[in-house]
Amino acid sequence: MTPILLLGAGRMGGALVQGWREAGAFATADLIVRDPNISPGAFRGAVINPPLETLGAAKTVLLAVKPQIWREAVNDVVPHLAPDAVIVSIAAGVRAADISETFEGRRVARVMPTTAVAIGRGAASLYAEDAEALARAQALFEPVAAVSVLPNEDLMHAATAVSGSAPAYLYAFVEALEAAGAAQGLDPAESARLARATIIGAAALMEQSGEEPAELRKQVTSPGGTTAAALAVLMGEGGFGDLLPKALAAAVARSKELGG
Ligand SMILES: NC(=O)C1=CN([C@@H]2O[C@H](COP(=O)(O)OP(=O)(O)OC[C@H]3O[C@@H](n4cnc5c(N)ncnc54)[C@H](O)[C@@H]3O)[C@@H](O)[C@H]2O)C=CC1
Ligand SMILES: O=C(O)[C@@H]1CCC=N1
Repeated sequence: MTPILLLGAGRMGGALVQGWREAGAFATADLIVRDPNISPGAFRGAVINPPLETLGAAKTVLLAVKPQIWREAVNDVVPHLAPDAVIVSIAAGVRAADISETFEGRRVARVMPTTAVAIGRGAASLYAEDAEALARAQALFEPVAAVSVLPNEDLMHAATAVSGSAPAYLYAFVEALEAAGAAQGLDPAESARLARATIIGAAALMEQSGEEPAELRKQVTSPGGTTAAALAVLMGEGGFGDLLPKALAAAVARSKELGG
């Protein structure tokens, strides 16, 4: 399983390292990080940008560069990897068969995580044909995420749309809620404080109560009241029921394009 070679340590790779550290999942000394844009002082304790000739020590390789550059990013690495190294890719859209071919037939798992892995509260969708590759992906993500194993690779597009990308939908919602509160006369900082505390509390209530979102919604919505008036806009024509299918379809289409 270890050492783990991280190819790319940007927002997602960095979030994972942070989550692993906080969960005590892997010793930092077992991490080898390869990224041309990180400072030698980053990821203290990890091996940073070592000579290519030493990469054969890695048992698991986490591919965490942008889908647009993944082939160029791995070309000089592949000849130095151990033949039995397992590749775990988080690159959106990029197919396992293409990764395995570029990595000269090595076993591959795909994962679509969320940035909350940084605090041990991520979600991660996994797919692998090979049992050992799936086991490696589970070992990497179970310490920091709620893991779902997908029955076929095509579903990674949908998982990306509903999970990997979705934290950004929520943050965009909060941004819009804050701005709309300010437009109704609240001081902008107060609107932001209220909106954030409300959303965080509502999410925590959903988790702790175990209730369905529809039931929690009904608990807020008095017949003929203020919430019903707002939901008639949000859930009416052109509202969430129309918007989210379109948004997810756009994410799925882009995921397919990224896969080439
Ligand atoms: N950010 C997110 O919420 C999520 C991202 N992903 C996937 O994670 C991957 C990385 O995305 P981000 O971390 O957001 O991007 P990012 O741009 O923050 O990180 C990519 C990192 O790759 C590095 N890099 C560039 N060329 C390299 C090379 N030749 N060798 C090694 N490293 C190199 C960059 O310096 C950068 O630090 C993407 O494939 C994306 O689809 C998946 C799920 C969620
Ligand atoms: O936006 C993206 O393409 C990546 C994949 C899911 C989240 N971020």
